[in-house]
Amino acid sequence: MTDVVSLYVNDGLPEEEIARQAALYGPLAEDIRALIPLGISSRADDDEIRRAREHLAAATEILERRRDSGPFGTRFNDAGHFRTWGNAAAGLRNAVAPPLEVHTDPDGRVWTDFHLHIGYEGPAGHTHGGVSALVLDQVLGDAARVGGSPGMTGTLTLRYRKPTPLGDLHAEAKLDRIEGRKAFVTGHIAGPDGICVEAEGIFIAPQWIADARAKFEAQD
Ligand SMILES: CCCCCCCCCCCCCC(=O)SCCNC(=O)CCNC(=O)[C@H](O)C(C)(C)COP(=O)(O)OP(=O)(O)OC[C@H]1O[C@@H](n2cnc3c(N)ncnc32)[C@H](O)[C@@H]1OP(=O)(O)O
Repeated sequence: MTDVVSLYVNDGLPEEEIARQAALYGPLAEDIRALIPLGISSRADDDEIRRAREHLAAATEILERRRDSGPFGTRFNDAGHFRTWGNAAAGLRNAVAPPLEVHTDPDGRVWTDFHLHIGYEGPAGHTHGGVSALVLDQVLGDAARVGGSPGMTGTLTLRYRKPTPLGDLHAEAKLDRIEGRKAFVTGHIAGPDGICVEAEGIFIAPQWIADARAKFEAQD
């Protein structure tokens, strides 16, 4: 089993280096992301496809020369700048991620306006229900974190009220209450015609996080 705690790493990177890496790897993820809808929609002919694949193979050969061996995990520095660049919903280096850029209002509401390309299709012309769950898991989880109770998803309950279109969408969430290690959060995804998916989530701080927090607060 993966040792989760070992994937939380203080790598001590200075802010300038983080900015340099973000400016380098973010656009790479964008380039890879842009290929996904093209893989579905391109009408290039046989020779063109073969040629495109040769270029992709050349890029792959360069990128795999030096690489990390496992998942990105959560990296941070002494300034408390956290990076979850491999995250499937929001990771800066993850081409699978839409990606979500999640904002926080002063009242604790978190929200994101995001775009789902045709690679997220489930029912014809609409968003895959599992992708909606991915988005809501992230946004509700962020609301729990922003509300002071970061945790793993214990239960995520979704009500698909109407088909979610592809394209430009909005999601938001708000912490309802905290009970011990559990944070209760609600949220939704909306399209141009209103709310498509409603969600309720219970996010549970693992015991090791609760212990670390208690230790930190005792030092204060
Ligand atoms: C790690 C920190 C992450 C930080 C993320 C930053 C945000 C980023 C956003 C990312 C977002 C994406 C996030 C992701 O994708 S997280 C990935 C998806 N989630 C998981 O893989 C979670 C897997 N499960 C577990 O790890 C454990 O079962 C957890 C940690 C959930 C609880 O195991 P633990 O051993 O600690 O629990 P306990 O037995 O001592 O019980 C404690 C209390 O909880 C109650 N209970 C237990 N299970 C459930 C349940 N399933 N629903 C509702 N309630 C439950 C239980 O009755 C008790 O209540 P009470 O008796 O006290 O009243």
